[in-house]
Amino acid sequence: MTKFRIEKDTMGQVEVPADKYWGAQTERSRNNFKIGTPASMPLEIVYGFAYLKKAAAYTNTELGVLAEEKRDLIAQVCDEILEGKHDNQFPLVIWQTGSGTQSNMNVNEVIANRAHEIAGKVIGEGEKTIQPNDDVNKSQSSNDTFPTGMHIAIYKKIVETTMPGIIKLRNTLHDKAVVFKDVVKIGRTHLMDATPLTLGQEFSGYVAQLDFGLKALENTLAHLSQLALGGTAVGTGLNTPKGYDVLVAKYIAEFTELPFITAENKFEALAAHDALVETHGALKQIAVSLNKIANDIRLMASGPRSGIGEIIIPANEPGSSIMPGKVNPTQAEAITMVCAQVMGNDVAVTVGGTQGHYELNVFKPMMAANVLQSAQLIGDACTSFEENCVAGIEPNHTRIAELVSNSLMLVTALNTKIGYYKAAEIANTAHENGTTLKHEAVRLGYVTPEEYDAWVKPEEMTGGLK
Ligand SMILES: O=C(O)C[C@H](O)C(=O)O
Repeated sequence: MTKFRIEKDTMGQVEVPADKYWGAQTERSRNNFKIGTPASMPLEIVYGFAYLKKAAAYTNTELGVLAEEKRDLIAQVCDEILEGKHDNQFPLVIWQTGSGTQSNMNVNEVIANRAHEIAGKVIGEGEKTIQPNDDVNKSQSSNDTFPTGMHIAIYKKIVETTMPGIIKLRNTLHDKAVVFKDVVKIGRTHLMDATPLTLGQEFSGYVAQLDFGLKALENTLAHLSQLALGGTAVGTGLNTPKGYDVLVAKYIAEFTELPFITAENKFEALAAHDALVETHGALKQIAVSLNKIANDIRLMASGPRSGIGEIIIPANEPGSSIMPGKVNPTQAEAITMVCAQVMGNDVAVTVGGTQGHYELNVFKPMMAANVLQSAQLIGDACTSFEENCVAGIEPNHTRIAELVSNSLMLVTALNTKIGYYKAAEIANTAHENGTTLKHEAVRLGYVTPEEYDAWVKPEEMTGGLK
């Protein structure tokens, strides 16, 4: 039998499970928003709150509006939250108020009750040692804390998970581009045979795509580093002591060891979440790149007998429950599914970004959760794709050579010697007769065998860019 205690808020009394630190407002949210339960508010956002609540307590004390003992209690609980000791105290869902007020109050209530316990008191008995609204939420509103928490969470996720994953994949693709620099293969445009290039050149294109993507993502960090805290309810900073916004951002930067600063314009920071739209735009760009790269790789690896088969990818697991010996490009399938999810999330983030009415954007939890999901998925998928697929890619030299020598588009090398029309006639005739280019070129009397061998050299058709 669950035991309950009574918690109060401005609307009255609420029964709360006795073994939980949360209070009346969290419990009301639990009861009023049974949407996609269990808890879906990302813990990263809760941790972002823990950093900012600790920073707010330090700033409030330094500016003379919070007693030192209260600061120390608040900071101690924030540290415990950051150590993961209270992960089960945050039961709320994304699908709640669009300001995230109930998650802000969830953090305030947990900090207050746990602080009461640390102070040697019994939760639910006597006056609270720390008040959730007056002490933990001092100089704050949900309207500036939630955007601050989400910026901290997303910034950390991008630098700790997303970028390292992309860089790891980028570096391995680069290593492969170097190793494959002399492997001449047939190019394809419109999915049809084209002139040759090297496998290294092809892979260097993938590297460049990811370099541009990384640059785009890095460029979004400046906007993400700007924090709304200090704006309070509508951006004016009502109920904050002078200098609070700059100092609280300084403390957040110190505690997170990341370059956070106070937002230049708090009205923008509360009412618009263009920073998230911008960041997700870069994540979408990377998803588009990854989708192209993974598709190329799985098509090049198709076969083994009836496909293109130009590269061999690691056989990590049996691919089929019914077809013995079948191996599938599962890593490419996983990463392209991630790309689809990220592209879908981009629509949600874009719609969310439009929902700023006057002084407040009210799609905060949904936007934050989607950006966090995309950032996590891209980082993890890049790491998985690198370790389980790209690192093990080997060229199938025999098949590559066979496809190059069979290609009719080698005839392009003759354009400058005999003209486009005669070259086209050679290609068309070879195709119709099922013969080789050389055979038809000589038979039609346009070149001698020696000229053909001297002029049609696939390795000299790759443009010298290695
Ligand atoms: O929760 C708050 O601090 C403010 C709330 O989001 C509101 O603007 O109504």
